[in-house]
Amino acid sequence: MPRLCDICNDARAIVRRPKTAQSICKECFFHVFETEVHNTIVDSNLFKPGDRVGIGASGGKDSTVLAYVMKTLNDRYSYGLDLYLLSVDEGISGYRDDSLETVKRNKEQYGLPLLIVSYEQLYGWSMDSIVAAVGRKNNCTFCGVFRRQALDRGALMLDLDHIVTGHNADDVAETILMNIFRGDISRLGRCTEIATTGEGYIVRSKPFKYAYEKEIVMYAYLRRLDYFSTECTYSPNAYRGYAREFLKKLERVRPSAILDIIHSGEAMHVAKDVQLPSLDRCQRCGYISSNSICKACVLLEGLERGIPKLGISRTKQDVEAGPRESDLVHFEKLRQDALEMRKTRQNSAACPQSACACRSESGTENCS
Ligand SMILES: Nc1ncnc2c1ncn2[C@@H]1O[C@H](COP(=O)(O)OP(=O)(O)OP(=O)(O)O)[C@@H](O)[C@H]1O
Repeated sequence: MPRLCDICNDARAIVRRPKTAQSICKECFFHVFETEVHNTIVDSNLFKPGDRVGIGASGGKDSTVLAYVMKTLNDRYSYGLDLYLLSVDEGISGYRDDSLETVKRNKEQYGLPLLIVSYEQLYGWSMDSIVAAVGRKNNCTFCGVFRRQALDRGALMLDLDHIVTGHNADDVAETILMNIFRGDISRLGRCTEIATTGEGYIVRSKPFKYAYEKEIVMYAYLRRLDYFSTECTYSPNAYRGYAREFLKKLERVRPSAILDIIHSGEAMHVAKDVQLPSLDRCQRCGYISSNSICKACVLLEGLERGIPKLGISRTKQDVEAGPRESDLVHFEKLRQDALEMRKTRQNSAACPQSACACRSESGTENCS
């Protein structure tokens, strides 16, 4: 006699939820998974009607499930959001080029507009060329810093209010552990927040903050979603790898460990008299930064001067070096384009092509 679902007590149980250890049927699993994400969104007041929300879409399982669930919930609960897929092409051949093909298919499958921005276009360097210059050891530092800014710059181009990413409960718990191990109080405070503000005004949030990675994989599998599952060609972040391994061991003996760590992280507060770095603008590109020159500009300068270690072990003089004309021109142009686009949007009707991300007035001049 097959075991019946612990929730509906009617259909056959086919999954055991890692989060609650319940044995449930497929339909109940979809329902509880989606409802929990909806509750996270509502409880945290993540969006307001009319928000333009970009889904950071890498083609991997987390962001593919996020795109599907965001679209489903937006339709089901009438959030009133304008959803976009926003992808960053880091320029990693044999990895990101293939995963972006998945995102292009998702664009059609979910009927969402897609914008792809590339490191090559924004910084003049692809990850392949960076790795050729710096080797494999520190390349994740470059990639992480550049991706964060690239998403913000893509968001400016699309005139977004909000970016959502597929960071899940396991990612958040790992980050909390890493910040505790490193004693990084300032990041520990921020990493437990469900939403933070990036470049000036673009909010960035994690609707999967309480969703277990195992359940996201199950969801993708049972819904037969089209996603890309290969690991990055370049070396993984070693320090995160240790935290991940530690977390997996804890989860084996106590499945609630992931949520326990998140709740502990949320309960920690930095004392009011602790001096944290204040945020300002990068003198070179205008990106939000706690130094006079932001991390991406320092890394870029190192690459271009042929001393890539500059950004990894930088001196005070390096950081305080005056702005470079070429960077100022490059980023000023991006900013002007974004402002121009915003003005156009305010003064005119949106592009009539429903799946177009260009925001052009005529809808034909700039669209292909
Ligand atoms: N190239 C990219 N373009 C757009 N968004 C990205 C890109 N890479 C990562 N992201 C966003 O950041 C989130 C976390 O990415 P990360 O690579 O750390 O995790 P992941 O578990 O491999 O995610 P995924 O399964 O979605 O690839 C992704 O879910 C996605 O929302």
